[in-house]
Amino acid sequence: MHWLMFRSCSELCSIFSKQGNIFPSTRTAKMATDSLWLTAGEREPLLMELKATGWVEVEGRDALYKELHFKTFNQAFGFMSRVALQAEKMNHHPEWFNVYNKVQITLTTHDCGGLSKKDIRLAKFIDKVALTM
Ligand SMILES: C[C@H](O)[C@H](O)[C@H]1CNC2=NC(N)=NC(=O)C2=N1
Repeated sequence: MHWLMFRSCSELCSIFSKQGNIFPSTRTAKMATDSLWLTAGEREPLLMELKATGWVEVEGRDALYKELHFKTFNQAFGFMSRVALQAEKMNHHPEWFNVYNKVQITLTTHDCGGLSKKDIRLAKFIDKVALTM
């Protein structure tokens, strides 16, 4: 029961990986997400780095959010196309919203109900692409 007290996927995951999975029969299916989990130690410095580039933690949800502004719709859509191709490659898809030159992005990992290494990787990719637009 005590595990309900843990706030994020990464906290739960680091406990599972120390103790071994408490559901042994699901071990194989869970392997894919195990490797994505952020340990409590990894999480803070990575979030600090992303917050410095404009990402914010979403209230009430283990997710990251950023709003990007471009000069034109074409630039915004070009940016989204590049991110979409990368997202498909990573099999990791943003929640996002676009109006004209504005793109709002929320990153979280649905498969584990919180932030994972894939969100960090995609956030860094997004920042890199945005710099080139
Ligand atoms: C079945 C498929 O692999 C999953 O639904 C993938 C697809 N894209 C995803 N995107 C995100 N953001 N989180 C996920 O957990 C996720 N899972």
